[in-house]
Amino acid sequence: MEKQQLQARAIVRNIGQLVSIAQAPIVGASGSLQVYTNAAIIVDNEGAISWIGPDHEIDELLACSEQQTVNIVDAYGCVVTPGFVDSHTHLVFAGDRAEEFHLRRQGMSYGELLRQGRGILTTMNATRNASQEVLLDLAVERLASVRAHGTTTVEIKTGYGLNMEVEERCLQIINSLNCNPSLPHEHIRVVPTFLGAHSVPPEYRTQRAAYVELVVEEMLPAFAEMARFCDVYCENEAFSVEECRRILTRARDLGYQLKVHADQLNPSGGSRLAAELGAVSADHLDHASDADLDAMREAGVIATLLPGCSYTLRSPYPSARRLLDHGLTVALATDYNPGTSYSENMQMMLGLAMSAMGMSLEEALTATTINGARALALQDQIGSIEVGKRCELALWSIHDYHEIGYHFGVNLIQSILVL
Ligand SMILES: N=CN[C@@H](CCC(=O)O)C(=O)O
Ligand SMILES: [Zn+2]
Repeated sequence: MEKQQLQARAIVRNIGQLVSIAQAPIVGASGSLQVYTNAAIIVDNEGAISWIGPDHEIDELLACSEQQTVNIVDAYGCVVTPGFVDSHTHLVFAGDRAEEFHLRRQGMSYGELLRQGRGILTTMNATRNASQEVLLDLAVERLASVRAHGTTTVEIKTGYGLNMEVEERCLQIINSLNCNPSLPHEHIRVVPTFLGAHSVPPEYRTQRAAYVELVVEEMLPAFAEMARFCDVYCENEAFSVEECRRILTRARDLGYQLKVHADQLNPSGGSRLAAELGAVSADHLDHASDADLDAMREAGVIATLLPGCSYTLRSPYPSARRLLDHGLTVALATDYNPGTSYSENMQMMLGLAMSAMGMSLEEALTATTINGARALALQDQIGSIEVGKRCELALWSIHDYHEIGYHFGVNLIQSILVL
């Protein structure tokens, strides 16, 4: 680099192993990850990565630089990866569902709880009854933990308001969390998703068509500037393919990008609908058929797996290997919610995918970073450590990345670094 070219906001030095994910394959079998040892990263004044190279070149660069002061961050020889991208959460809610967790341990199924008007509607009641301040405080506290576990970008869905007033309140909260320097978790990137079609609220139980009408005609137009994505829960206990098609088609016309909770409890047609409508991702996929997966691949839909649900519901883990062998791009996310996956820990999801879903470490790291970014259509900005991308890093308190997924049940993240 020539003398006048060093325009650095910061330099991250002394990186023991830098796992860039830059050459990670989009689909298919594990490729080798690009790993630099004893590396450094230069970040330009706009916060973009401008140089990646051997640490020993930095002294020379600084010596001949005209820039007077540079912020130097010492990584103390640890492992550095991209920050996790958690592309599926329901993080804004009040209350808990510990009672239902224990009922399920005694044999009651999640589907049965939904049919009884519990499950999602239990959390809807608690969320409707909470003030904006309480909901915001809970979300801020949760985001601090999300960050402490290595996540730098998190998608958050509504879906526990299920009326105009509370869905809007939740969207306001979600938007206020995004890169807000006045909050303790500052610099976490938050992507808002509208999930009005999560469950039919009790006041519409006998007139579900009227609730779909409310979502299509009032909520979607009102929230178009507040949410990037529109999601639906396409399931026997939630919304039919026809209802979801109507909602998503209108959402697409209004400029939303699309997501689908698909084929979680039954083969309910959600992943095929995601392919038909060009959704960015279809999530869950426990009961997706081979033909469904083929349709998703042809349409370029990202397959998002949520191992925390199988763990919590004690249901069989869907095989990531099968999806990869179908040529799909697979992302992993937490599905952080109080009912089916009460965890914000992407390291846990990565480990479960390796131990129970057939993923290699390389595939699981890819699925939790760049493929999470693909599931949010943000792959040009985040998800890997490459020149031109945002500098959003996870610093691990380990010296070899092969410990990831192997040393389990503890938090291996030292800190996140967003410059
Ligand atoms: N299944 C639908 N939605 C969530 C669960 C939400 C809840 O049970 O509160 C999910 O992705 O698993
Ligand atoms: Zn979900």
